[in-house]
Amino acid sequence: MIRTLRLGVNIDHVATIRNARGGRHPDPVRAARAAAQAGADGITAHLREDRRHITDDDVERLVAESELPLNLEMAATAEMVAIALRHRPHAACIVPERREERTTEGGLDAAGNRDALAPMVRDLGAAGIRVSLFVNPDPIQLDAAAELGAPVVELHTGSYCDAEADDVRDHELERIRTAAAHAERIGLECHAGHGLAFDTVGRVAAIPTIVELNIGHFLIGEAVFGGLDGTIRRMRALMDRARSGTDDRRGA
Ligand SMILES: CC(=O)[C@@H](O)[C@H](O)COP(=O)(O)O
Ligand SMILES: NCC(=O)COP(=O)(O)O
Repeated sequence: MIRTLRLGVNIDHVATIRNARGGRHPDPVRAARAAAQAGADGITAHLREDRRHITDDDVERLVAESELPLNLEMAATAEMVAIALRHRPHAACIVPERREERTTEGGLDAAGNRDALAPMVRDLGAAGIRVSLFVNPDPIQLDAAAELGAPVVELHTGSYCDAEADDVRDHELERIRTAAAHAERIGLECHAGHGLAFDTVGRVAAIPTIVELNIGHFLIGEAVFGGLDGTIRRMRALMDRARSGTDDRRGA
């Protein structure tokens, strides 16, 4: 059975460009509308504790105005849980966050933080918010996510995308494949994301138990050259080709 593979467009770095001058352009809500027109299935936005890009106002307007469901990425803090409960996005993805990091560096340690995460997962789920945990492709973390009651995990694809040597990239991809199969076995919906680009998306999209890819930084950067609509459509086409098995590089 070939499962549908959804594309979630992360619009964080539209806000990065806007915030560079402190104005209102470009507007992440307009980017969300454009993503919908280009065939995206959802919008992802990371409200960081330091608000370096997405702001509280962006979240409020995205929930109110975006025609696509919002996947709110958030740190595991009481502040972020309260914000999520106030805005009620379609989904919330709990991600690790360090103020000094340039971007997300690793996956959430679900196995090592069960006591803190359990009430957050419970309260978000009770509010009708689909909860996912952003974790490294590690079966131990997947088991912990399932025990916490999270229905979804998002596998961190950064090590695969950042690998320079072919053997390292192949090893990291195998970790993702193994984790995606494990997720299926234990009843977790499996997503993936971080660092995906035109040259890396195909082999991840070809993994049949992954049902959603969240992609942002590369899309926004590439849109500088090819426009957001065309860039999203090309990413969508690469995903569909790999998923259908017609991409001869997918197994490379
Ligand atoms: C969790 C993840 O990999 C990204 O969705 C996250 O948003 C990266 O953070 P920045 O967007 O701030 O780079
Ligand atoms: N969770 C991954 C995401 O939303 C986008 O990550 P990136 O493509 O901006 O690295």
